Amino acid sequence: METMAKDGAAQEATVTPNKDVSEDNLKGYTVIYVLGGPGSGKSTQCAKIATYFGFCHLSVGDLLEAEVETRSEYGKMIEDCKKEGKLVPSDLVVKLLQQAMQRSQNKKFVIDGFPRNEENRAAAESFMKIEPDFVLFLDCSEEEMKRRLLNRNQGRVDDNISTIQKRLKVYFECTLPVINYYSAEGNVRKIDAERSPEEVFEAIKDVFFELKEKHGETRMTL
Ligand SMILES: Nc1ncnc2c1ncn2[C@@H]1O[C@H](COP(=O)(O)OP(=O)(O)O)[C@@H](O)[C@H]1O
Ligand SMILES: O=c1ccn([C@@H]2O[C@H](COP(=O)(O)OP(=O)(O)O)[C@@H](O)[C@H]2O)c(=O)[nH]1
Ligand SMILES: [Mg+2]
Repeated sequence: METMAKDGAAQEATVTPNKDVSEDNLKGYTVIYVLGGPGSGKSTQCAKIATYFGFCHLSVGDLLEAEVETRSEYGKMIEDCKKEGKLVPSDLVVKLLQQAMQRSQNKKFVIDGFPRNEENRAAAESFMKIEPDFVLFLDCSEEEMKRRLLNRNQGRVDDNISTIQKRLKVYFECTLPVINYYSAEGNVRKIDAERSPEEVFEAIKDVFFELKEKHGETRMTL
């Protein structure tokens, strides 16, 4: 059986991004990372943030899915990672994210489900030169996350109990340390995500308005 690297990434894959992506840094952009376990409601809330505050919503899971659909050379590796609940190597993920940001007309991004491990975080900082304005952490119990995923009914290959267990393991072992890293920097806004989608979004709005007041229009153009 294939082993999982400590950081949750598939060990056998070493992908070099094409060099056609400009390495211009993305400073000057507003970037908010939305993190939480699988099923905590990241995509649901990011869609609301995009609509309400005019952000561009970038889901790394969706970017990977789109890459599979283009029948690129990475398709099989991405699908295998997804089925096994493993993380796709950072260089590919960062390349897809960077392309999507550069193609967008928007300069305000809400990034859904990234960075998922320390390697992702370091790659985003060193390669894209982005650091988040803040990190929204959707805090939800394991029991509730499992319940939501098993009822998601979107035909996803990873919403079965065996893959869910693996994704939760990756979340606790690899993503929580990233949240703790940003937390130690005082950059995490923790939201009780156990409540209804509407209640969760009300709490998120409060965070945005509070930060807008604090930083003014220069950092948070809402
Ligand atoms: N606050 C909530 N309460 C109950 N169900 C929710 C809530 N937020 C999202 N859901 C549902 O739970 C499932 C997982 O939500 P999703 O936003 O896809 O989570 P994530 O992107 O974190 O995996 C979806 O079916 C969604 O409709
Ligand atoms: O930065 C990322 C984000 C996602 N994924 C892969 O894409 C899958 C689905 O991610 P998504 O964010 O769609 O899942 P969610 O947490 O929303 O259920 C993950 O399990 C990983 O295999 C990844 O490798 N790196
Ligand atoms: Mg999602």
